Amino acid sequence: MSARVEDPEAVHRAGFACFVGRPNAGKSTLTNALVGQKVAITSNRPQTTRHTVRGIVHRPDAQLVLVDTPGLHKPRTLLGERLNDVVRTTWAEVDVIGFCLPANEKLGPGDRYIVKELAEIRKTPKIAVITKTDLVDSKTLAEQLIAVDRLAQELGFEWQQIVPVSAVGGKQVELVADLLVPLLPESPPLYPEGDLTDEPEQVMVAELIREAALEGVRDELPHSIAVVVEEMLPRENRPADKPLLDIHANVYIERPSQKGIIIGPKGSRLKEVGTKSRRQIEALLGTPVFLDLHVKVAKDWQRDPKQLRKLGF
Ligand SMILES: Nc1nc2c(ncn2[C@@H]2O[C@H](COP(=O)(O)OP(=O)(O)OP(=O)(O)O)[C@@H](O)[C@H]2O)c(=O)[nH]1
Repeated sequence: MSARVEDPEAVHRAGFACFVGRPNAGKSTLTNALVGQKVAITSNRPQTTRHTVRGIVHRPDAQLVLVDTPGLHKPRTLLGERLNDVVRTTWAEVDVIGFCLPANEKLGPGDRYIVKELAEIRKTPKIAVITKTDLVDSKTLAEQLIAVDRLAQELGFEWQQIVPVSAVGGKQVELVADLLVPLLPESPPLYPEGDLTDEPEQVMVAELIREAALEGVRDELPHSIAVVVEEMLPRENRPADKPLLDIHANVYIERPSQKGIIIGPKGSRLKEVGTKSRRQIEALLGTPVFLDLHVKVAKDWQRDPKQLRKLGF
């Protein structure tokens, strides 16, 4: 017989994990589901994760810090190579790597390329996460589990765990954390409780606004929007139980002709962007917000290093 008693000797674990996988594999969505709040920026378009965003899972027995890396690609340019170096450096520094493979897509050359690179990182434990299981039947899922297992065998290593999950359906999300935690080192918490991410709040706020501004106009303005939060200040002279945070942000576009697309007829679209992102910012920061948005033209900002620096790239 066994009784569950609080064990004063129980170990506490803390460390870093990162999810890797080809674009759209569901890494950001899984990070958000684990952390329980929107921290990484998701979209149905690949490569929206510009910043290394960390979400932190706090548990009584462990603290799991999730590092969201940009995707690894077959490099075609110098920038591509540099990005891949950043990814590899991150991999070598974390305590555990979760390789994400969507259940609804055949394991392809892109996955092979990534797993081959992973196989080189010998000392870091790796788990395979089959994502989006809500999109397939059990037979397809079983085949994917076998395929990912075989791939590791071919490359001369073994996954510590293989786990199917649906972040959208809320299935087995906890289990992913349960499997990652034992692979972390024994350590006291690394971050104060309540911290969800160490990404500066202003950057996250800017990303939420950028995401809302891009919605519905991605085809017209694919990469021409940057958002800079100029100021975040609590409004003065507010009653203690009714705080208000003033946020001033600029939405930068490249050409005057794009202004109309962002602003919309009589400003209707910009108003929508403001309302939508304000709600998300309020949820993120836990305080009522007054959001002041301005649209500005920064000519050819993508090509101008000085502008890029100003915009935080
Ligand atoms: N049905 C379903 N869709 C999912 C699930 N997880 C993610 N998705 C969708 O798949 C798309 C890509 O998800 P992301 O989490 O942005 O993927 P990512 O791997 O972070 O993508 P990058 O940032 O481009 O590397 C989004 O449209 C998600 O809504 C899931 O469990 N089920």
